[in-house]
Amino acid sequence: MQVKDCLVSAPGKTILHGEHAVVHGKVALAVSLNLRTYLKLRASSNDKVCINLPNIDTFRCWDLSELKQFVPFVNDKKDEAQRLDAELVRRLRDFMGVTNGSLDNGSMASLAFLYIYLSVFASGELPGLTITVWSELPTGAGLGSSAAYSVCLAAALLCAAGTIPASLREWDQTARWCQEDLECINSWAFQGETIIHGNPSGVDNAVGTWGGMLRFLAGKIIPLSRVPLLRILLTNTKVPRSTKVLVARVKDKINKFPSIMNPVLESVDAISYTCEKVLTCEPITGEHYSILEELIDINQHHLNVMGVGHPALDTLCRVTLAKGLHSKLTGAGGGGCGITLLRPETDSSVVQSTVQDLKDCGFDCWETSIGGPGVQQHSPSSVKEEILDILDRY
Ligand SMILES: Nc1ncnc2c1ncn2[C@@H]1O[C@H](COP(=O)(O)OP(=O)(O)O)[C@@H](O)[C@H]1O
Ligand SMILES: C[C@@](O)(CCOP(=O)(O)O)CC(=O)O
Ligand SMILES: [Mg+2]
Repeated sequence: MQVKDCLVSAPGKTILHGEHAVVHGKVALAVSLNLRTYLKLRASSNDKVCINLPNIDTFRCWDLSELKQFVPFVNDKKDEAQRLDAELVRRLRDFMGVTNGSLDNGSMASLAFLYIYLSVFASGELPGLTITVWSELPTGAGLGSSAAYSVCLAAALLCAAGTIPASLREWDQTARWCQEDLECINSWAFQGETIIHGNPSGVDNAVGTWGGMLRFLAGKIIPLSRVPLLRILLTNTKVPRSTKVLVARVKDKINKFPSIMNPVLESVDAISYTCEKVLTCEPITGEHYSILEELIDINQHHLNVMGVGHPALDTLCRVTLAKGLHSKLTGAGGGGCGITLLRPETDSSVVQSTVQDLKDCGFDCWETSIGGPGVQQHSPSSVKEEILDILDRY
């Protein structure tokens, strides 16, 4: 079986409020970034399945003959992935020699790939193919790189399997899928996230799929279109961390101290609702910005209470507060990235000197633009040359 080549991309995200609480059924507000993950899928005629993941220094190849052993264990092809097939995951782990608690980047990414590949192709013939992924997002830093990766895998493999049509027509530069196809992509991306994270809420893959700003509550996705374009400074403390470990840590804490931790989650929920209410006011005044800043400070304290802070994130908050700016961690915390809210009138000299102070701490820091489109299919000419070069290198 020969598949069609395709090129797709999906955005990273930042969570304004509700990280961790969202895993426990509370609201999160999240928005896509202009930083994207790109994936190129090519047919190969040598009966091999290969993945090239240069961001995480992972390059793996399997013979089709060894992958065929899994076909009898894959459930009937489903258009919508509902629940992770734990038995298939266990067999794949054994095959790859990966232990259950493994945090190895390459193993998790390979496992997510093999699971989706086998699941979408098992009802027909397994095709030889090569997938190369390159991301503008830092990996494991709270900006949803795992979800952008999973969304790209799902879109490209579903497209190659013919489960969803190619969205790109001959004359298009970029194209998106219809709502039903996006739901299909999102459900398979959630499976990828489950393999990488253990217990994801689904907010990250939803933003990677639909883009824009959204409210996420227990799997329900509400796009928020009437919100202002926020100015946000992103800071990567470069302290490595794993979402899987942090999500498990918060769960342990809730189990250990339910009567203490549940009110914290309730409070984060109320913060997200209040933030959404303020963001949908027209016009947004300086007083509204003061509320948004206070909500950021309160939530950052809550996240520290949940045990997902880090001294580097404390430094970020202190350095920005010295300039009158308010910050919180974003994503799973424990290091990684934080966001700082800028007001529309914040002077560029203040931004520049804050960026410099944060760089002097050893952090990466940049003003970002938010609200990028969700998953897309591209013609090669619509992708920056330096990204195409990387994708074509392998
Ligand atoms: N560009 C990429 N290429 C391959 N795998 C990736 C890429 N980006 C993320 N991943 C996968 O996602 C994992 C990081 O996910 P996670 O800990 O959730 O951090 P993040 O906050 O970036 O989502 C990596 O270990 C890897 O398995
Ligand atoms: C902590 C959490 O709320 C967000 C994790 O985001 P990231 O993987 O750190 O980008 C987990 C989740 O919602 O699945
Ligand atoms: Mg992640």
